[in-house]
Amino acid sequence: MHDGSGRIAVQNLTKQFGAVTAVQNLSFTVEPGSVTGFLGPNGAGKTTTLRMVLGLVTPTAGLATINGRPHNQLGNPARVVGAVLENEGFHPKRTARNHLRVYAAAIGVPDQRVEEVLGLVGLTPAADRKAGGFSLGMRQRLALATALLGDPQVLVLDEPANGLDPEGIAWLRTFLRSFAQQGRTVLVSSHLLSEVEQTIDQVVIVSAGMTRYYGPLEQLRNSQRSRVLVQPADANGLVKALQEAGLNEVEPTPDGRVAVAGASVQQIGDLAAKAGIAVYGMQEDKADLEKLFFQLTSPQYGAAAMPYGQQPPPQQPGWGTPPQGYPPQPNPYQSPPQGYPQQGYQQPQQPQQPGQHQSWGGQQ
Ligand SMILES: Nc1ncnc2c1ncn2[C@@H]1O[C@H](COP(=O)(O)OP(=O)(O)OP(=O)(O)O)[C@@H](O)[C@H]1O
Repeated sequence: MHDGSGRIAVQNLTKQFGAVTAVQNLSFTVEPGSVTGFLGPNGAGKTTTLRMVLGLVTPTAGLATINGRPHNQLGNPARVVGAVLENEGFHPKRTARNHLRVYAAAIGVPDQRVEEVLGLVGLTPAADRKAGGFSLGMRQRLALATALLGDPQVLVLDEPANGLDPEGIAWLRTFLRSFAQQGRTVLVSSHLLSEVEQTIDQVVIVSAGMTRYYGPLEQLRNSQRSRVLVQPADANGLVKALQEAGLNEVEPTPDGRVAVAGASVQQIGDLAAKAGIAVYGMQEDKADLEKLFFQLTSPQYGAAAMPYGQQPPPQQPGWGTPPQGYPPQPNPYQSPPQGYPQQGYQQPQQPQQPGQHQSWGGQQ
């Protein structure tokens, strides 16, 4: 029997497809009552990991459990975990309602539940339309409705925002948050941090099959430091005055301003006034979470310094196996990279073959 905890645990999971290491020694836990984002660029190993969690791919090494059990030992898995994977297949001539009735019968839930899940995902008005005529967003909703049929404790969703319009994304966000607020577990993958940033509390960031960060999103956000760009009458004089006041992360910028980290606008203004230096303007330069995400998932990350003003988040407990050379020393004198990100997406270890994902169907 499973332990009923609603916890997903991934322990040292590895998957090798021939010469391709899709997932490498990945470990993380997804706790109930939270929405965990599983983030990484294309080819990072997200889908492979989720499919191992769902018992659709056999790990080369390691273990994935839900409620303390591998998926194939869950008993009635549809009652424990609902999943939406890429390329869900629906019979094009079957209506949404009939599609759901077929699956409801297969997992032994009454037709009444079909009406409930249609309502939950907002598909009641389209219930008698054929799935073949559905938009991508409607298909996503139908896939979610199918996953919800067994009233599962755990939801695993692979790129669920794909194909949803902004209204659909907002709806999904509200839906997932309220699902988690009922004490249930949500694991949702995406290659775009911005798409799920407002939905998730925890984040697992992967790149090249390895964990780059694992922990609360808030901690990742707080790990970044912003700076203040000051436009003074006398840049050298201001640098000197700030340094004399104990502010060491101060540097002149090429455009004649002074960049200051670790001090507030008010502090800088007061010190400038005390030194008799006129200040014509100050601007807060907030560090950007999306930039940090790109930095974390860039293949060059091990060799690159963090962008200006950003500190790497604390290593424990959040960090997985870091790339060699990690953590780089933050360099307060480095200008923000031009045209960043230059390498948002990593190169897969082997080129992807066309149609490689074609066999990937739904979990049901
Ligand atoms: N069945 C397979 N046979 C061979 N290689 C595979 C197979 N499935 C995945 N891979 C490879 O494993 C790596 C990880 O792929 P995966 O689909 O898990 O990444 P992903 O993070 O989900 O990417 P995406 O966001 O593009 O879906 C890729 O290099 C991919 O080509």
